[in-house]
Amino acid sequence: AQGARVQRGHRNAVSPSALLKVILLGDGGVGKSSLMNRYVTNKFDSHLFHTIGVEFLNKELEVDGHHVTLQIWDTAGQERFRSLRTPFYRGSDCCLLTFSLDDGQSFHNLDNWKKEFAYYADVKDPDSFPFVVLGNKLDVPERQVSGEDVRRWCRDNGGHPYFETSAKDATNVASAFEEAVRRILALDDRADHLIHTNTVDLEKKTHSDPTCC
Ligand SMILES: Nc1nc2c(ncn2[C@@H]2O[C@H](COP(=O)(O)OP(=O)(O)OP(=O)(O)O)[C@@H](O)[C@H]2O)c(=O)[nH]1
Repeated sequence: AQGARVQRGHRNAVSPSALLKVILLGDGGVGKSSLMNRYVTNKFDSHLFHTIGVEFLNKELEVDGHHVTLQIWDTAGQERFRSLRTPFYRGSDCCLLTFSLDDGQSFHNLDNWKKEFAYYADVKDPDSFPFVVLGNKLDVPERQVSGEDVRRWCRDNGGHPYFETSAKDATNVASAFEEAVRRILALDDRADHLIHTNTVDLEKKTHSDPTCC
């Protein structure tokens, strides 16, 4: 565990040097550290220790012509480390809700992970926050969770994108992180549009009402 802290300035739009914070949440052992390590260092360790608290790694990438630095926060999934991980949720731009395809309980716990994130990150409307759902360990033959069930859960919870990944053989890992960036960029585009629209409305009101101060 690193316990590192990074202060981020408030960001209105994604600039060329944007630092985007994404956070991996999910039960202990589903493969959060392995996904981060596979994506950033392209390595896999079959005997990883449980994370204690939080750790993060940075990765620079380009998505649809935007250069960004992704700061990936890996958290401890075990319940006994709850108070060590929750202070780091604030300021996240995207949350990767992770479960393991060979562990049905880890899928059922996604509801709790979403609630815990929304509470500690102070997200007012969780269904419109950019979550991405990852079903990891696709390479393991003993599958307990059907893609159909996950897609239904994603639909019922705000239309989150879903990726089946394997940190072990690198399946879909890069695609999942790139989708996280796309979701953040899409949200920023909408925010820009709203700011622009509001400015036009205010000007209109001033001209159309001469008695207005
Ligand atoms: N077969 C297979 N094993 C995996 C995969 N991803 C992770 N593992 C293994 O699953 C175990 C747990 O992986 P971690 O990455 O430590 O899981 P975690 O979610 O970070 O766990 P916590 O730190 O306790 O929250 C390790 O032994 C990994 O090698 C995968 O895609 N396929």
